[in-house]
Amino acid sequence: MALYSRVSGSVGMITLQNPPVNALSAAVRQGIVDMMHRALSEPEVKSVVICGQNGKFCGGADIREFGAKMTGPPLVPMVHLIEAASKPVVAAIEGIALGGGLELALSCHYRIAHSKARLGFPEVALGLLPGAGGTQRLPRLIGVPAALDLITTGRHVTAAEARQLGIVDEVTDLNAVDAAVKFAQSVTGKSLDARRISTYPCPRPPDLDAIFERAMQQVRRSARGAIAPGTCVQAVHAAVTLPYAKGMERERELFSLLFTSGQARALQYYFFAQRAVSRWSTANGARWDTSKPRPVRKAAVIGLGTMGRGITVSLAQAGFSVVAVETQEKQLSEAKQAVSGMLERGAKRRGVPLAHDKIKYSCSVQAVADVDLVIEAVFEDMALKKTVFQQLSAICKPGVLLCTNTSGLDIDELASQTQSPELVVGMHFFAPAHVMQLLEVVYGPRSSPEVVATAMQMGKKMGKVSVAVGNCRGFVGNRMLKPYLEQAFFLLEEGATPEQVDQVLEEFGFAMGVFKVSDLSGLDVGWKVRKADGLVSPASTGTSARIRGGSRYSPLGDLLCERGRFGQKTGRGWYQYDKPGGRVAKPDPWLHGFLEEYRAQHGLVARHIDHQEVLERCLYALINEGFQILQDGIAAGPEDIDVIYVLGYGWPRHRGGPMFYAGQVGLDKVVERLEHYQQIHPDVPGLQPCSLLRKLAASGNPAIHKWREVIQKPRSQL
Ligand SMILES: CCCCCCCCCCCCC[C@H](O)CC(=O)SCCNC(=O)CCNC(=O)[C@H](O)C(C)(C)COP(=O)(O)OP(=O)(O)OC[C@H]1O[C@@H](n2cnc3c(N)ncnc32)[C@H](O)[C@@H]1OP(=O)(O)O
Repeated sequence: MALYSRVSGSVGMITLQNPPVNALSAAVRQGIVDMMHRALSEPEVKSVVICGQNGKFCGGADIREFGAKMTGPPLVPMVHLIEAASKPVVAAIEGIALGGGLELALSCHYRIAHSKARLGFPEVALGLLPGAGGTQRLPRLIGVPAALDLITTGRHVTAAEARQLGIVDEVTDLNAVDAAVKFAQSVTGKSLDARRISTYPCPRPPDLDAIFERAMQQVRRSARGAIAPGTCVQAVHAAVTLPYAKGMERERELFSLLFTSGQARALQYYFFAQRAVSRWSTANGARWDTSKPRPVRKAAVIGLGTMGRGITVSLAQAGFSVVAVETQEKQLSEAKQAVSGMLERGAKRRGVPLAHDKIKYSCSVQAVADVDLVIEAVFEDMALKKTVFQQLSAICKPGVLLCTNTSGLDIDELASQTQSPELVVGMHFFAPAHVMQLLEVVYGPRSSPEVVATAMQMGKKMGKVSVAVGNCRGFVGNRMLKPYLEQAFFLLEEGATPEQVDQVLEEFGFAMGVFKVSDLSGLDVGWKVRKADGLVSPASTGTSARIRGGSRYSPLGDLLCERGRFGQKTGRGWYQYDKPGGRVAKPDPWLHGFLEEYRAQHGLVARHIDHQEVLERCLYALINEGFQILQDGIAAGPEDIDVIYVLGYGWPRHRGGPMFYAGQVGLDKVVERLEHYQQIHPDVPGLQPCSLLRKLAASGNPAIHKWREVIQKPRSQL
C-alpha cells in the first residue's frame, strides 16, 4: 500500500509500503493512484514527493503477481496520471529504483537521488522489457545509444552515472527525502510543460540505422537464444520511429509477446530459485533458520594450483585474512605472482583497494595453526587428500572447520581421517574460482548444521550463490554430467560427429557444446578419474572393450588420451586447434577417420542421427539423473539443481534449469521419450526413468513448486 502524509504544510508525501523492496503490487498501485488524487484535490498541497519506506524507493513490478490474474489499477495509466498532474511531483530515490520503480520515477517531473542509490531496467533478465513506458521515456530523456545500453543489458547504474546520463536532476549524500521536499517547495508554481518526458521529441542521431544494427548484432551475440534482448531493441526503435502514443501501443504489444513466452516464465522461476537456495535444508533435517554460522576471520588455503589461487583471491577480496600454503618454494612463488596479478586486475575492474596485505604465503602447513577455517585444494587424489586431512587435524586449533574443494570424492571418507568429522564439509568451487558464482556446499552424514551454515555464509560473503548438497560421487553437478557425457559418447559411436552434437546443444542455448567444453577443460581430467575408478583398460577390439561392470561403456575419450589428444592444451582433442593452447575449434578430419575405424573395429554401423535424438538423449539422461538425485535426497529441491546447472554448467538461464525445463516439456513426455530410447537401445545405461520421475509424471505433471510434496523426506536425526 501507500501512505499519505503532509510535510511542511504544502508538500503531499506518498510513501510506498511493501517490504522488502516496495514492489508495485496491486495494493501499492491502488495506494499511489488514490493518494495522487488526494494530493491533487487538496488546495493546500502545492507539490508532491513520492518515496519508499525503509530507504528503498521501489524494486519494480511485483514479480510474484505475474503468475496470477492481474488485479488493481494497471501501471501504465498510473504513470500517466502522475506525469499529467498539475502540481510538481518529485521522486525521492533512496536505495533502488528498478524496473517499474524507475518507470514510476520517470513519470515524475523531477528526480532526486541519494548518492548510494542504484537505478536500472533489469526486466531483460526476467525475460521482459520495461513495460510501463520505460522504453519510450528513457530514450527521449538520455538518447538512443545510452537507453539501448541500459535496457538491453539490464545493468544498474549508480546515482552519479544516472546524474551524468541525465536520468536524475540532483544527487545528495544527505537525506534524499528531505532534499526532495526542499526541491518540491522550490519548484512550486513553476510550469511543468518542459518536465513531462513523454512530450519530448526522441533524439535522432544521424547514424540511427547503424546504431540499431549494432545493437541487434550485439544482443544476438550475447543472448544465445534469449528473445527479450532483441525485443527490447525493437521497443526502443518504436520510440524513435513512432509518436509517443503509438510507441506505447508497440511497447505493450512487445511486452505481451514476452510476457506470455515460456522464456519469461523460466527466467522468473530462476529469479526466485536463486534466492530460494539460501533457505537450505539437509537430508538430516538441519535448516538455514535453525543453524547459526560460526565466526570466521582467518582462513587458509592448502594447495595453490589453479583452484587454490582462485579461492585465495575470492577469500582476500571478501575481506578474510588468508594463509596460502604450497609446499614447494618454486610453486609458492609462482602462485604468489599469479594471485597478485589476479588481485590487481580485480581491484582495477571493481574500483576497490588492493587486498595483497590480506594474504600470508607459507611453505609450511604448520602456518595454519591459528586459522578458523581451512580449504584444502590439493590435487584430486583421495590418498593425498587423506594425508592432508590427517595433518590438518593434528595441527589446527580445536573447533576449526576443515573444508575440501574436491569435485566429487567422498566427504565422509575424508572426515573419518580427522578427530572431529562433524567439522568437515565440502566447498566445491568452480573454475575459475574467483570468477564463477557457484559454490556447492557438500555436507556429509556427520557434518554439523553449524558447519554447513558457516560454509554457506562464507560462500555468500565471497559473492557466490551457495547451494547445499548431499555427499555422493560427483555431488549434484558432476553426477548429472556423467550420463550427459555418456550419451554424447554413445552418439558418436552410433554415427554422430562432435560438431553435430555440439551444434544441437549450442542451438539449445549452451555457450559451448559438450565436446568443446571437454576440449577446454582437458580430456585428461576425466581420464584420470576413470583410471582411478578402474574403468580404463588397455585398448582392445570386440564388445568387451565397450562393457564395464555389465553396462555399455564408451572408451572413446580414453583412446584419444592414449594418443595424447587432451584438448585445447595439446592443440588436438575432439576438434583440432591451430596450435597447443589455441581457442578456435575446427572439425578434424583425422577424428572423423578415427571414428569410422573405431566403428568398423567394433562392428558398429553408422546411422543418421537427427537433432531431436541428440537433444533428447543428452538432456533427458541428465534430467533423469536429476530426479534420481532428488529421490536420493542429495538435493533438497529442484531449484537447487537448476541453480547449479545455470551457474556452474552453462545451462541457458532462459530455459530455467534442467528440472524446470523437464516440467515445461511435460514429465510424461520425458518418461515416454526415455522409454522409447531405452527400447531401441536396451544396452545404453541412463535411459530408464527413475521412480520419482515416473511418480511425478503419473500424478499429472504437478507444477514444479509442488514436487517437494511428492519427494519423501527422511525424519530429522539431528
Ligand atoms: C497477454 C498478457 C499481457 C500482459 C500484460 C500485463 C500488463 C502488465 C504491465 C506490467 C508492466 C510492468 C512493467 C515493469 O517494467 C516490469 C517490472 O518492473 S519487472 C521487475 C523489475 N525489477 C527487478 O527485476 C528487480 C528484481 N530484484 C532485484 O534485483 C533484487 O531483489 C534487488 C531489488 C536489487 C534487491 O536485492 P537484495 O538486496 O540482494 O535482495 P534479494 O534479491 O534477496 O531480494 C529480497 C527479497 O525481495 C524479493 N523481491 C525483489 N524484487 C522483487 C520484485 N520486483 N517483486 C517481488 N519480489 C521481489 C526477492 O524475491 C527476495 O525475497 P525472497 O525471494 O528471498 O523471499
